[in-house]
Amino acid sequence: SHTSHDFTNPLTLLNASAQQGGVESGTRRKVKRLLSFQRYCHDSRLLRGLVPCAPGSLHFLDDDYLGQAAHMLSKVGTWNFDIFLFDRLTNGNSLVTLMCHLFNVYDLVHHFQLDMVKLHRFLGMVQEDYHSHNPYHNAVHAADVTQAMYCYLKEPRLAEQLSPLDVFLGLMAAAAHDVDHPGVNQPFLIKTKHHLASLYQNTSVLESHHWRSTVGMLRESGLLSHLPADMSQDIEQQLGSLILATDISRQNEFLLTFREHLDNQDLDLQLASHRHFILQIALKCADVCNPCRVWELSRQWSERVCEEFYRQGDLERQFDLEISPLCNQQADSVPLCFLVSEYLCFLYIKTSSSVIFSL
Ligand SMILES: Nc1ncnc2c1ncn2[C@@H]1O[C@@H]2COP(=O)(O)O[C@H]2[C@H]1O
Ligand SMILES: [Zn+2]
Repeated sequence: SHTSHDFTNPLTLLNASAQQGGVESGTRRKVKRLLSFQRYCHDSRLLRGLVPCAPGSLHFLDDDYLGQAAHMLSKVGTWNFDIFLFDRLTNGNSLVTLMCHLFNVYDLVHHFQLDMVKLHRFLGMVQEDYHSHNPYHNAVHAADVTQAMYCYLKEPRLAEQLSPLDVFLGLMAAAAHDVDHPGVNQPFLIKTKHHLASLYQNTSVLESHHWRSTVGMLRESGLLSHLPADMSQDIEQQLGSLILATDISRQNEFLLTFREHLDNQDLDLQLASHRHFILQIALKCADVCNPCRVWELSRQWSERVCEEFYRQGDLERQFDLEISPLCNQQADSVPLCFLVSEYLCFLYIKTSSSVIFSL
């Protein structure tokens, strides 16, 4: 019943970009538009590999890969979805491709009257702003969290109460929740007197930066510029509240509130504020759910997170700083973070996500 847009097809995009001009006509404008679209194709990581970069060059990605990626999307709501394979099949565009697909599934483009070119521009910016050199906090992690979020959103008891705005916020927050992550944690930024630490007064430093960067990209892309000002402001605020909830140091605060709601049995998903709280919990679960994936996937995430911790430890050693817990590769006979955190994450997700599902 949903409108089907083939977001991965440059021709569809070309049509979309051609349709949106409207007011001005004539050959000059058409040529201008075409040129700007070509510049967009050239710059966009989304389309890299889908359009030839130089005359006579071959497509980097053949139809077979895209066909396999499309086939994978038919199982995007399953827990053993292999995001690493999906990322390879989409030529490093897993986040953009996944988000476009999910927006299509929920008919969000139509519902919010989104301009597809602006949507692509925004998603492309978000994906690009993740650091591909980070072993863990990169765009594949964002795509992984978004896919997990989708699994939660489609749980029947939740799904039947969620509004299109809830779904939009849940997916957007998941996709952008770690954008521009530097690959080191907050204590590192504080002790090295990083400007972000002073900007955000040593509190939720990274999360505040992820949120403000997202708002910056939303405004730059103009994605929400057609909405009434109070609505786009509300979206920005709610995205902030969701992204800030991923600050792991606020874990107890959320778990206590959650426990209170469960004890009092007073969660009412018809209330927007309660749905927002569940979205916060869902995002937090999605953020640390990787140990609950099938072993082949969870092993890769654990290796990546250890590698990122160890790189921070190496930096701390190099600059004579105290080496943070779990970051000292030389002291670990086995990767300690691997064991400890797997256990902790597993425990956390076991309790929280099972509760979301049994609301
Ligand atoms: N598999 C894992 N093993 C160890 N730590 C993890 C794992 N997955 C996530 N984490 C930690 O959980 C944290 C969640 O918030 P961050 O993204 O800031 O950083 C993440 C990691 O520090
Ligand atoms: Zn994260």
